[in-house]
Amino acid sequence: MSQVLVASNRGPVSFSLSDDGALTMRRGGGGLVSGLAAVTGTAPDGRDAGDADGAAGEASGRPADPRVLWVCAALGDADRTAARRAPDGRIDLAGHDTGGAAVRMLDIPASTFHRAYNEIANSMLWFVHHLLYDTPRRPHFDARARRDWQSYEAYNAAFADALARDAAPGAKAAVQDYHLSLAPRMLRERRPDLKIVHFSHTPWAPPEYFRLLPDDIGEQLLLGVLGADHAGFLTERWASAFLDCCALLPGARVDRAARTVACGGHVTRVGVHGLGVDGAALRERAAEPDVAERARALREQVGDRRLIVRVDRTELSKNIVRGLAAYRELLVNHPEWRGRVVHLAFAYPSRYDLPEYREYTAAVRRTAEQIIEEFGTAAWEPLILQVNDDYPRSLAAYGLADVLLVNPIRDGMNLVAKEGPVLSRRGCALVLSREAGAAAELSDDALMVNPYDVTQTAEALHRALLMPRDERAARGTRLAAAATALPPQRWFAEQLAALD
Ligand SMILES: O=P(O)(O)OC[C@H]1O[C@@H](O)[C@H](O)[C@@H](O)[C@@H]1O
Repeated sequence: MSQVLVASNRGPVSFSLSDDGALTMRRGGGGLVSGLAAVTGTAPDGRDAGDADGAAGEASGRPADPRVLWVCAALGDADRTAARRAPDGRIDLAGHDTGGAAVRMLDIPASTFHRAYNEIANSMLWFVHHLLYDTPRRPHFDARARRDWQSYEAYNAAFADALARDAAPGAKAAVQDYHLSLAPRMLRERRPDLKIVHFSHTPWAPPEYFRLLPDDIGEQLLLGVLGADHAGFLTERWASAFLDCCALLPGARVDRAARTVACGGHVTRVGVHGLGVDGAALRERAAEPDVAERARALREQVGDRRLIVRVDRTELSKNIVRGLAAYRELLVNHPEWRGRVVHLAFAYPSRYDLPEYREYTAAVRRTAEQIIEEFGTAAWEPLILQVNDDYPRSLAAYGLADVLLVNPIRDGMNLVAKEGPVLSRRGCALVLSREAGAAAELSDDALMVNPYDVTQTAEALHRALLMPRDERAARGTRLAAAATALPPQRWFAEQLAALD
């Protein structure tokens, strides 16, 4: 088997630094990390991984040509310290079973990282692919945006350099997501012998929206991804938006039937790989005592009331405020549910460095407080907003949910819509946005909504609550089957196979 390199912004581990200078290693968060970690075996067990300080310092020579090398960025000061202390940035995973994989953390200067990650990846690119701009005001691409773009180029070049240095001849490199759109082309220039796949975990913007970007930046993004031999997307819809954008790229030839783009003498194939969940692993995790303990506490809190659950990062594209407004409309239009239903909304903190996210988090809290104020009684808490990250509690909630609400404005896939049905014990009535990538696979058995239509969402919640038990169970079984159709291992293997 040829060597495989994975490149992503967030790696499978991250560090914290105590006052005495000791480093503690933890598993990194996020869907991308979970999916890839399951494949490469790089993740420690999800709890604190112990003091890695000594081990990182003592790591002996690097293993020759490990099966998998995961290259990621140091995300903060503690990661940077760990990267500096480790020989050549290669992190010793402190005795964990790594399945032969190794991690290299790139010590990218903090200011370059900030501009590349916050200003370009999470603002410009995330906003464009998720259609989040409020166009009368934003975007506004000025000299500052160009300076930030240079940092994004430098950040991508740092990855390309590391991959080019570490790759064995003929190795396969799997470059992940919008943080690393330029890296495939840069890597091909440095190492034409490698086989490169780029995978987008987000939607891709349609051309009329992609054109909001400055022309030169838009071109570089497309040419960057086209440096790969294979460009993977989560759904047909995002793949075809990418092809539509490429069709407007000077010098590119798009063959829609073959799903290829020829540009500068190189051909890129475009493929669809709809990431699913590993049902067995998820059920195993949900069977652990910490989940059972939280399920008991939740049952006590909710009693015999019906339970509507949502689980999200507090993310603009997740549409949490409209989801709460829909719950409010449900209580207004169908007062018979008052006192008989509880909405449990998990909204974990995310990207707090960006002002839009801080404002959005405040809006979520405000809306939740208003609902509690308006409808709550001494005997009934209509809404529980959980803002601190508690993965076992989310798993417990999936198990107990009568209804799962997933209503993003736009989402690459949305794995919550897939995890919920797998863990649901009562059969899950899923209310799902038609703009989530998961809609392509789950729309037959979910109640589909336009995420901007609050009234329609409220009615879908009502229908979901009324759904007969046997119908819910039958739909839930089919949803779980669709959700597990392409587990991470096969999803990744498919992409590597596409390179052969
Ligand atoms: O900015 P963060 O927290 O590392 O999150 C990044 C990831 O966030 C996930 O929600 C997206 O699906 C991924 O596409 C993305 O890579």
